[in-house]
Amino acid sequence: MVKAAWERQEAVDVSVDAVRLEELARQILIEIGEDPTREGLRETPRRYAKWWKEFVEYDAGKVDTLFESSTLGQTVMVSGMTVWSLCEHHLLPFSCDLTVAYKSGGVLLGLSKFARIAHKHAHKLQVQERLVVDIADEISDITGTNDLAVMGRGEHLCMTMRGIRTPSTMSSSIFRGVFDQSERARAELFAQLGVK
Ligand SMILES: Nc1nc2c(ncn2[C@@H]2O[C@H](COP(=O)(O)OP(=O)(O)OP(=O)(O)O)[C@@H](O)[C@H]2O)c(=O)[nH]1
Ligand SMILES: [Zn+2]
Repeated sequence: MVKAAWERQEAVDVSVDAVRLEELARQILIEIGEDPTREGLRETPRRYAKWWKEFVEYDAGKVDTLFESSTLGQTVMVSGMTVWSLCEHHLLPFSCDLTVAYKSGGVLLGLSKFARIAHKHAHKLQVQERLVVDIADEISDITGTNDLAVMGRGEHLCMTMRGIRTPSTMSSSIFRGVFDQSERARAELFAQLGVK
């Protein structure tokens, strides 16, 4: 069976052919009844190719800076991070407001790395549920802890501006280790977030 690009992502160095994308953009414009040579559209294929290049070839930078820590067992939570991704069904954007929490097992992950990891996994064709899992898996791999939670609240433009045309918020979350097993640990997270 042929694997989807996101399943192969670690193995292949994804890059786009900008010339080919420009040509595709020109064809789309013609197909929707536009004239790609008219003033306002002349640069649009170039911009379109540039935007896909930006999206697909996004470099999240170094994501794995760890610090030794004596604060064993402390819950660290980073919230209010908003990333944008593309839904794999319609190629339309969705935003996702993310909260990540983990219990430090003797090492601390640099604060900015949570956002870098989130953007890294948002820069592929996604569904929100998988975005949340991808982020959890990477943080778990880097920090070596299974005590973590990732919560996402997203708005999907494919639902807001087309189809059913109903603005809504989709929540998806994953609780692992102590946050799965202990109601108290989960309550601590919700208290930090101001959720009753
Ligand atoms: N669970 C989940 N569903 C998503 C996500 N993004 C888009 N979808 C849904 O994917 C589904 C695709 O359904 P289809 O019936 O194949 O496509 P469609 O005919 O365009 O469906 P409508 O959106 O209902 O018009 C839709 O219900 C979308 O709302 C996501 O991140 N998670
Ligand atoms: Zn969609």
